[in-house]
Amino acid sequence: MAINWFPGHMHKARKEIKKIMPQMDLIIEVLDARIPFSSENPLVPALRGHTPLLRVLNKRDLADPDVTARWQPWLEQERGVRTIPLTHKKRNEVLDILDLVREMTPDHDRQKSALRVMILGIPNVGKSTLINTLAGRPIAKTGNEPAVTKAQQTIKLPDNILLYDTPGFLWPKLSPEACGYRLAITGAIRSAVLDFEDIALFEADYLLEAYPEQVQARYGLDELPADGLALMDAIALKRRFLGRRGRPDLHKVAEVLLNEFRSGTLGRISLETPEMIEQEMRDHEEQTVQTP
Ligand SMILES: Nc1nc2c(ncn2[C@@H]2O[C@H](COP(=O)(O)OP(=O)(O)OP(=O)(O)O)[C@@H](O)[C@H]2O)c(=O)[nH]1
Repeated sequence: MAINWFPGHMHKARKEIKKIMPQMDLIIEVLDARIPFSSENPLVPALRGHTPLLRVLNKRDLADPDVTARWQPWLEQERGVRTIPLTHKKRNEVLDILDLVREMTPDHDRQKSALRVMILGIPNVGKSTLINTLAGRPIAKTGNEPAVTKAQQTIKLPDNILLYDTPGFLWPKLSPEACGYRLAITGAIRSAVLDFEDIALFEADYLLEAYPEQVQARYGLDELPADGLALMDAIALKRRFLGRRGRPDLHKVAEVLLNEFRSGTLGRISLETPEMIEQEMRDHEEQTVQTP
């Protein structure tokens, strides 16, 4: 897997965050509810110290609700961490953040000074949409492409909250290796970084294992294919995505699999569970120990 996807501005962002994080009263990290582990910024646990952390599980409308419910206690095991699942489609859910922020900072007197809150999140996670709803006016640019937010800005929210917005190109989690694929499936990492068909193959393998009935129903398959590649072939046949000499056009299948996942057409799907991540981390540690 290609590893050099950190552009220079990410190093700058890291420096900036390191500088201003200690001045914050609270941190809001916007996670993708479909990949709460992979979408975490590893800098946050490393740098936050005792600052309370609110983890927003955004895009919950696209995630498997049972899995999201399992993630909440797992993520809250860390000291000073609370979680809230939400979707931008429900304004009242977004505004509940303000109540939680209040609960998490009981000792701060807002008559005396503004509550300084830093908000961060990987590209395309829905940070700008969230900020605009919280502010009640369009401030942050939104878009379907990663890294629309470029420069840092400060936004005044009701209740004397000062929100420090950070650029969306933060450190993506690269290990275990599967994290990169999951980030790519959700669209957080541009597809050009990893091979497009490889990303879809990773998705196809996972769907077969975790959501076989959903896949079978969506693509009208009589039988469950043996593996991801067989699933891609079967979709090509069903949809008549055939190239030269009647070969399956895997690029087109990849497009369908990724688009239908991202739009929610495939149903509410989570790409990782706490149990999976624990296993992957154990495997990763073993590999690291074995490799001198
Ligand atoms: N389904 C769904 N889509 C959402 C939700 N929140 C945001 N989106 C969509 O996700 C895409 C990215 O949203 P943005 O708010 O621009 O994301 P961002 O994190 O600010 O992105 P950067 O500017 O790259 O940092 C947009 O197409 C939003 O409409 C949500 O709760 N559910």
